[in-house]
Amino acid sequence: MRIDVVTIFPGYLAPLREALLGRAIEAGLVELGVHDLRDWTHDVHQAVDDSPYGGGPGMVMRPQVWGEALDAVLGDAPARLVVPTPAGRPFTQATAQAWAGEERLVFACGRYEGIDQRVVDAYAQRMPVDEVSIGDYVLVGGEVAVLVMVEAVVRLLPGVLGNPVSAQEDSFSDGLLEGPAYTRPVSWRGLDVPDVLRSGNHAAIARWRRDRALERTAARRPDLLDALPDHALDRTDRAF
Ligand SMILES: Nc1ccccc1-c1cnco1
Repeated sequence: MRIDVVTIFPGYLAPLREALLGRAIEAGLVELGVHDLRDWTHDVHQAVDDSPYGGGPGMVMRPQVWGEALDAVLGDAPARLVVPTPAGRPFTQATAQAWAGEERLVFACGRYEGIDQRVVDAYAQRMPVDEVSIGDYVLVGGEVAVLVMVEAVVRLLPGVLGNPVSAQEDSFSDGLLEGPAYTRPVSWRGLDVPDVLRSGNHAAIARWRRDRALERTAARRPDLLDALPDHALDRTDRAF
């Protein structure tokens, strides 16, 4: 997979070259390009934004600059264009799974009050464009959202995770939150590991873990429980 990111703060994307993602890049599983939007400005101030038509607070990022940058970065290769925005559709694990199958992702990081809408409209005429939000809070720019989404996607690529099974078994893969996890020592500050986890009874352990996941999901994310298809819950599950 090739990933390109266009931003006015290239340094913000440096963490993508660390740790797991850095190793995936070194292993050739992912190619990463980070591009400074200002490279496509032509004025002495390198202006990337302007006042909004219709008035209102803040500034809007200029379509001409974005058009030149995206044309240059995209070239002729097909790609999915992703624009992080608080007004976007929710980015979920399902989104990450879908994007993990893409040959190429190009992320356009907007700041200020966003990017002139015509940029999305123009590129949507020739490629898939997703305007996505990583959550209902206000960030200053899309860069942090790109860090989140790139990590969620790249960890799903074959060969990236040491233990590929975990990508299938991680949180949300069965629609529930992960339950509590424990490791040594068996007792710590007067708190003990639940006996069942040390019992060696794998059926009882699986039941206990499912019960804790259901309990936690019901308490913290009842919306996830409501969204589960009927066949996903067995009779024992329905106690939650
Ligand atoms: N708040 C923002 C400002 C600029 C670009 C993206 C966002 C965003 C993305 N997901 C939530 O917020």
